[in-house]
Amino acid sequence: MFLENASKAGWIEVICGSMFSGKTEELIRRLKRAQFARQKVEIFKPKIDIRYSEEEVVSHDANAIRSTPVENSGNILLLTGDVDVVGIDEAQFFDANIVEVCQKLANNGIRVIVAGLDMDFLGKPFGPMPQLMAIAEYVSKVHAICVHCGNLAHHSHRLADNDRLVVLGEKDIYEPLCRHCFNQAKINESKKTEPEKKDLVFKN
Ligand SMILES: Nc1ncnc2c1ncn2[C@@H]1O[C@H](COP(=O)(O)OP(=O)(O)O)[C@@H](O)[C@H]1O
Ligand SMILES: Cc1cn([C@H]2C[C@H](O)[C@@H](COP(=O)(O)O)O2)c(=O)[nH]c1=O
Ligand SMILES: [Zn+2]
Repeated sequence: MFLENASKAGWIEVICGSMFSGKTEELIRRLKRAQFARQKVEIFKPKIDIRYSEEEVVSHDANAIRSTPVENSGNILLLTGDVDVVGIDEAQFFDANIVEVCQKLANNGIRVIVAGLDMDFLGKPFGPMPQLMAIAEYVSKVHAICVHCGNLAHHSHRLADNDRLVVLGEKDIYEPLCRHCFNQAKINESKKTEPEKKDLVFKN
């Protein structure tokens, strides 16, 4: 589907989905293929995401590729002078300007591959992801497996009782759920008493 040697270069690909859906694995797969094709590849991630490694993009299965953590999206333009392919992970955490940055890169002949959460823990569109999906030539939605019923999951359900948008974490705080199990979990949570909710925070 994605030609490493397309004659007219410069486009945007988005890989989206819930946590544990394989976004990072798919990003790494595409970037490594570009490297096999001897293309110059640069990978960026927001500085706040240092869960597994400061200098690498790492999947939940420990696949890794070297990356540059950046403070804001503007820094990406400064660091992509002579590249063929730009990879961006955890795009949901970037500022709104990431959309313009991706447009500029693609217009300048660069293949841009962006991975990120399309929905937050409430099931709401996350940060700049909707805009990125709208302007991209190619959008791939990948799915995790619902840990409650085994169906395809597209929600990242937060187990801790915390209302902040950004709470970094793994399986200790999040579980991938399908639509029906997510809705049921929300109903169960709404029935919990305050002491029960506090107990949830303590456990996580
Ligand atoms: N419930 C699950 N469904 C699917 N994959 C899971 C699940 N729990 C753990 N995994 C692991 O997560 C890997 C995907 O990790 P990763 O690419 O980092 O996902 P993402 O970037 O979307 O969070 C899978 O290959 C699998 O080994
Ligand atoms: C749903 C949701 C997630 N996060 C955090 C949790 C993780 O640190 C990352 C997502 O990582 P992944 O590579 O997609 O597994 O985002 C958050 O801060 N807020 C949320 O609503
Ligand atoms: Zn389910």
